[in-house]
Formats: sequence, C-alpha cells, structure tokens
Amino acid sequence: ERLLSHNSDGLQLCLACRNMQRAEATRSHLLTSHPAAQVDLLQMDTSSISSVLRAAQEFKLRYARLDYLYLNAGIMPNPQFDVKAFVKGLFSSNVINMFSTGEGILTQKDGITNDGLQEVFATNLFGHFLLVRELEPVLCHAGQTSQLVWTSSSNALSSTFSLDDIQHQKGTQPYSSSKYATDLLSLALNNRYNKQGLYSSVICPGFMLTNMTIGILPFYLWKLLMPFFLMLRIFTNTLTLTTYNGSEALFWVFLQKPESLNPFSKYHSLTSALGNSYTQPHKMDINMETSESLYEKLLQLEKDMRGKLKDKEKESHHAKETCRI
Ligand SMILES: NC(=O)C1=CN([C@@H]2O[C@H](COP(=O)(O)OP(=O)(O)OC[C@H]3O[C@@H](n4cnc5c(N)ncnc54)[C@H](OP(=O)(O)O)[C@@H]3O)[C@@H](O)[C@H]2O)C=CC1
Ligand SMILES: CC(C)=CCC[C@@H](C)[C@H]1CC[C@H]2C3=C(CC[C@]12C)[C@@]1(C)CCC(=O)C[C@@H]1CC3
Repeated sequence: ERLLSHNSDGLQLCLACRNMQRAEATRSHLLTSHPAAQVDLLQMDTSSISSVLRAAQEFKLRYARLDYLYLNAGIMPNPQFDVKAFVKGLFSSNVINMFSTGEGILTQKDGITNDGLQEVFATNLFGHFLLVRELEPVLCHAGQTSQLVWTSSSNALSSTFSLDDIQHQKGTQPYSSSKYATDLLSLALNNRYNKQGLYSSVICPGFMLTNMTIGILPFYLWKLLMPFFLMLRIFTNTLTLTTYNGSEALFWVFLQKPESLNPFSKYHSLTSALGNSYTQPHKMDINMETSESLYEKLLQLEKDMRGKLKDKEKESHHAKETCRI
C-alpha cells in the first residue's frame, strides 16, 4: 500500500501468497485506493518445496525481470509467554531490552512439514532461500541492480542459533533461530551476488500487533495494555505497534540505492514517543565465517531435498505406469 501511494504508475506488484482468498481480498483493497494499479497474484506456500518451485517457474513464465523481492512471510506458531521470566525481567536492568526484543520470555512449539523439515525453518528461511535461488535469472541482469528485502526481527538472537542444528530441532526458540539465520543468509547472499547486481538487506519492523502476535495474550489484555505501550515509547522506540509504522523500513529501503546499504546493518522501523516513524540502521551480531557456513549447509540441504523430490516423482510415475499395465 505504501509503495503504491508513493508511485502507483510505474509499479507492477505481484503478491505471492499461500491463501488465494486472502490474496484476492488484499488485491481488491489495494485497487480500491489505487484503481489504476497493476496488482497480480501468485499462489505460493513458503513451507512447501514443490509449491515454491512451482511458483518460481510460473513467475519466470510471466515476467522477464524482478527489481524488488520482499521476503516477508513468517510464522511464530503456538507462542508460549513465560510469565515467571517476564516478572523477573521487569525487576532487572534488562527490562527495556526485554520489551524491545522479547528475549527470554517467549518459546514456541514447532511442527514438521510434508517435506520433513522443521516448519518455522522451512517457512521463514528455507522456502525463501529456494525462491531466491530459483529466481536468479530474473533477479540478476547486467547493468541493473535488484534488491532482496528480508523481514527479520529484533528477536534474532545468536544464542538461539547453532550451525549444528540449523533447523532448530532441539530447542524451543525456532522463531528466534530462523530470524538469526535470516541475518546470516542475507550477508552470504551479498557476498555471492553483489557482483551480479543483486543486493540483499534486512529490516526489523519493531513490535507490531498482527495476526502473528495477537494470540500471545488475550485480546482484552492487549486493549488494556495499549496506553502502557504508548507510554513505554518514552524508553524504547521499537514499539511500532501498527503495520503502517512497522513497514517504515520496508518502504525506506525501497527508496535507497542498494549499493549504499550496509550488508552488516539491520534497518529498524522505529516510532518515537510523539508517534513519528523513522528508520535507523543497527549493526548486526553476525560474521562472514558463520554466514558462509550456513550458506553451504543450505546448499547441501537444497541438493538433498531436490534429490528426494526427484525420487518421489519417479516413484509416482512408476506407480502410474504399473497401474496402466
Ligand atoms: N509482528 C511483529 O511484532 C513482528 C513481525 N516480524 C516479522 O514480520 C513478518 C510479517 O509478520 P506479521 O505481519 O507480524 O504477521 P502476520 O501473521 O500478520 O503476517 C505473516 C504473513 O506471512 C504469510 N505466511 C505465513 N506462512 C506462510 C507460508 N507458509 N507461505 C506463504 N505465506 C505465509 C501469512 O499469510 P496468511 O495471510 O495466509 O496467514 C501472512 O500474510 C514476519 O516475517 C514476522 O516474523 C518481525 C518482527 C516483529
Ligand atoms: C504487561 C505485559 C503482560 C506485557 C507483555 C508484553 C509481551 C507479550 C511483548 C513485549 C515485547 C514483545 C515482543 C514480541 C512479542 C510480544 C512481546 C514479548 C516479539 C518477540 C514478537 C516477534 C518479533 O519478531 C519480535 C517481537 C519483540 C517484542
């Protein structure tokens, strides 16, 4: 919506969504305020390898070029709020950090996808990784730049991520781990693709009340807490609360020259106590060595998963043939 308000003439949007009914509703909403806008839809479920491959194929048939790819889809399933840790945090010197990152007070219950991957890892990271790899021909063009924009989080914590368990099978903070892996992956992509004109940046929308976070507390409690959160903005500017404020950095990045952005920075949407939104870079807690190791592991996993997919296809082809005989 913000992109269209800025420039609805020259912009062609393609919304890649898992739920086509919701996608249609979004398209209608956008066309109501911007009747001349070009808004296309593409069905894609980032948690499913075959869906991502199919969507990428379809995209390449439809379009010759992709200038901006917003990698925003994300889940935080079954969030559990640790009241005890929260109360302890309230009386510690870490209290502001707790409200800006959610560190130490949230855990999740992860699931397994049909491909056999951890659901949070597959949805938030691996599906997007595959998509970027598949869309390479439309993203990399001589003499032009393209940009990947990842929605990461202030909850991306190195303590929750391990190179020995990139899917976070063993822990209880898959969301945080997937977001830290996002930061690492963006750096590795810059390292590999900048020469071909493809740049990657990471943003953090701050804390917003959305479908993802609303279930953490009962609805009436959020309502009651709203004045408290607005007051808390005096101490931390990370409480963006609305999606309009949260999208500030997504929009800001769109206006920048990709070459001018720092691959080690995360661009944060922030909102001041007076309600003004702005974007500020913060250095990420990442290094090139870990980022390259993660990239190698993702490439290996991609190879394994493509192998499995081929075996499955062969099996079903064989079953069909046997049926015919
Ligand atoms: N809310 C917050 O405070 C923060 C959010 N973020 C990040 O912002 C991003 C947007 O989240 P937010 O707006 O808060 O939450 P929402 O749940 O409102 O949005 C998440 C979006 O991702 C889509 N999505 C989820 N899973 C898949 C999938 N498998 N395939 C395709 N699309 C999928 C959802 O589609 P559908 O409509 O079908 O559900 C939805 O549109 C996420 O990456 C999140 O991690 C980061 C920091 C803070
Ligand atoms: C008074 C009271 C009971 C407050 C509880 C507030 C918490 C539930 C929130 C405070 C900071 C929030 C936060 C997130 C979730 C909800 C809080 C912990 C995120 C972890 C949501 C997902 C993200 O990507 C980052 C957010 C950071 C802040």
